[in-house]
Amino acid sequence: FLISPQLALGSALLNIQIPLMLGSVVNVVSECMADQQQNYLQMIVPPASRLMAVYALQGVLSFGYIWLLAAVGERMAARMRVALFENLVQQDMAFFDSHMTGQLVDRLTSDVQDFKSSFKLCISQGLRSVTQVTGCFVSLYLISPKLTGLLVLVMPTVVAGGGMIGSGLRTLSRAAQEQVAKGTAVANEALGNIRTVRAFAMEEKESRLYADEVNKAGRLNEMLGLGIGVFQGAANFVLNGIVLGVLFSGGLMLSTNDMSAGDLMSFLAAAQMIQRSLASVSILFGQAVRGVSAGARVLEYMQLEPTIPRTGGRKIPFHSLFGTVEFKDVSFSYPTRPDQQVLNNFNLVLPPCKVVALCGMSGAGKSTVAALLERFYDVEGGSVRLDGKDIREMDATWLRGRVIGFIHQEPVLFATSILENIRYGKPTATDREVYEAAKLANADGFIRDFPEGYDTVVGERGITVSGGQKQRIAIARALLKNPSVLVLDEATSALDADSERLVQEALERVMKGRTVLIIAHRLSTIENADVIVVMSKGRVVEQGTHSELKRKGGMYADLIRRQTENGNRL
Ligand SMILES: Nc1ncnc2c1ncn2[C@@H]1O[C@H](COP(=O)(O)OP(=O)(O)OP(=O)(O)O)[C@@H](O)[C@H]1O
Repeated sequence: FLISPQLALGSALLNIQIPLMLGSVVNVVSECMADQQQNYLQMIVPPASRLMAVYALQGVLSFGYIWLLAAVGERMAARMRVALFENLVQQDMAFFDSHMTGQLVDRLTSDVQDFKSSFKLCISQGLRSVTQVTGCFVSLYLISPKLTGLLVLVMPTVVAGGGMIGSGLRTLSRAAQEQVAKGTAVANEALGNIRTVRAFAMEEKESRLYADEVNKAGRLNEMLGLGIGVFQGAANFVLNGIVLGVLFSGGLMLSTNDMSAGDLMSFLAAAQMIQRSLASVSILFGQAVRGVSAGARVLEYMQLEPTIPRTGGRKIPFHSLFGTVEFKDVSFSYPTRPDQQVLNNFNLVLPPCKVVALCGMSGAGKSTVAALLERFYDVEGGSVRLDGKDIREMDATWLRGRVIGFIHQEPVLFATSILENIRYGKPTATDREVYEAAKLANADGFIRDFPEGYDTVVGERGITVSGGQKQRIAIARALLKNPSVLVLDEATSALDADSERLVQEALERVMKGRTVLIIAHRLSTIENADVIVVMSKGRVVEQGTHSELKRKGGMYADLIRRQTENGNRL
């Protein structure tokens, strides 16, 4: 009715007409038989052709609403997916820390699909059933108000029983859908990290893990099937009982001459239509249960609000932006592990246009400092300030998109052309700007050596380009963005000497004139930093230049000694 009131009303009217017309045809037949009339054809043609016309109209209406429904269903699913995706990508990092990618993808795909299929089926069949049941009830009422009243009394009990069973099955259906999502997450993780799986010969283990999750989902779905089966069986039994009751009462009225044979025929047709409609509703029930719980799962994530709003808040005009960053008495623990204090009264100043390198043992909290600067998380105590202003008062999109650049030296490339991968740093950049950035990043030469040059599509994770090439593409991307503050998360794996030189050269170019924070994993690369900060257990324990700290003979000197002993890595 909501999709097309005209179609719904038309359908309902036809369903009132059909049993009545059928009855009038039968009345003509029985009259002719009783009177042995010869003009049978003459009498039967008008009511029979009216009935045929109504059937034809019913066919046209069926076509109309099935077509309409397909269009509405597809558009609705597409809109749901887009709205859900838009909301998901805006969520806090903490949300992604606690949700597996596969589970999120499952909501975007399977849940929306389940909802759409149920919606289409329930509306198409359900609409037909509702209009049929309504129409037939009206025609039953026209024939025998008393009997119809009796039916109306029985119905609420049947509907209430169905509703109670339905809510139990919905809980089961939700559990089954969540379990399916867990299976998807396992598959997603294993396939996404297939190199690691292969390198450790873990194919069987991953298959077992996947089988466990899928089998659990299978068992839950089996239980759901059992529940739906019991419901349908019971519903059929009750509905057949009701039809039998109607037949019995109609038969009684015929025997007492309270009803004609045609009326009985109308009665029978209407009662059977009601029975068939309600039986098909009970079959739809299982699908509806799945659809409602899938819809609820989609809605849950559509309504999530990130705690760090992406937009709103102040922006500093670029001509007055110095790029001084200050961490002031910062304390922080990750939302997923609130009991573990990662930063503890952490204080650090990044002066404009200077290079500050953070070093320390693994787990000291270096990457966390960078994550807080990007405002991936909000601090618990203290503040992070840009040019003296708390970044929580600033527009997060402006901060991340324009002010702060991040170069992961094991960067992720998207499965698109190199040109588009670089343009990711500034979507409005012209091709020429992209080429210039690539030149400065020492990337132009190797890119042009590819047969398709800048249009070369890199694999899902950029596996067709080498580690060093990937890094230079990432540097070009950052150059294009032209950020005031640059965070370099240093590569954990060493490159060969030639590649390292090219990357280092490119990095020096990109660092010029910006506030730079280097998260150092290898001390050899930060000797020239303006300030080296040594962290331990979420605090700054030493800071100074390379020679000052080395002379001091404290933790930095100790780290250098350890690194020499362990090879090149902390
Ligand atoms: N997303 C996260 N959720 C929960 N805990 C985290 C998360 N990221 C890091 N941690 C924890 O916070 C602590 C600091 O981690 P961090 O990555 O900042 O250290 P790091 O000094 O950069 O280490 P590394 O040199 O090994 O990269 C560690 O104990 C780590 O387990």
